[in-house]
Amino acid sequence: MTIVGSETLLEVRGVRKSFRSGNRQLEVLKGIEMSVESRRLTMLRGRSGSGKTTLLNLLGGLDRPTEGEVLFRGLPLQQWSDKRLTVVRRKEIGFIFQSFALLPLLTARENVELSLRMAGIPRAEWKKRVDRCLELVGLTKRAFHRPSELSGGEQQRVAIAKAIAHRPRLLLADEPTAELDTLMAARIIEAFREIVEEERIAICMTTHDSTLWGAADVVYQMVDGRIVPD
Ligand SMILES: Nc1ncnc2c1ncn2[C@@H]1O[C@H](COP(=O)(O)OP(=O)(O)OP(=O)(O)O)[C@@H](O)[C@H]1O
Repeated sequence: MTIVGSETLLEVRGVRKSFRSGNRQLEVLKGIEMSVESRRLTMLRGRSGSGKTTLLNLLGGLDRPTEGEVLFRGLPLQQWSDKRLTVVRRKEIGFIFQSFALLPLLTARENVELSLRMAGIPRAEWKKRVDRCLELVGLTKRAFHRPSELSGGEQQRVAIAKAIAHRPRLLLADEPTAELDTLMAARIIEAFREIVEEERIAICMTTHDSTLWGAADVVYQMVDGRIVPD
């Protein structure tokens, strides 16, 4: 299915990834083919140890494949210098991990603002953008609270606002709902859907929570380092 105005951001071709474990090679990814499109919520599902995090790290250029390639907007990531990769990661990709990565002494707004400062966005644009991002995740009323005054789900939503503030093309999230109850997890996915539609970015997240898969546009099922039909 082609969505009008969507763009293939990532293409994964024949990707294999091995790690050395003692004197053995452990093959974690065994020939992955997939793509991630803008304006779509893509989920990687699979059991613990199936290779989801390893694949997500390759999608974000945090690690390099042993074989095969990952193309970001048509260009192979592994041919880029570390310096160029760092710039792309900072400007075009947002990351969310299980732990919320917020600075404890800063309020929700200041945490989001920090991401704009780091991306070099002019100060004059901060207020409007922070307001918009907090609104997208439903936290306008919590803007002046510090992380310790927020629930786990609220903290994760601040982390999402922070990750999208600089308008990345791609948001990668590793088990973003793992530490949350069902209701909070649903709120996070609701925020993701809103972001995909309103901000026109691509989101790719891992999850083993079967209650969430229905909200995805695309689900890839991973079993033992391979993508198998859903
Ligand atoms: N740096 C590494 N060195 C050695 N083995 C690794 C490394 N990273 C991952 N692995 C192994 O690769 C396999 C897949 O790990 P990965 O974290 O990708 O799985 P996952 O599907 O994300 O699991 P989970 O849902 O538990 O996070 C595991 O057996 C893990 O031990």
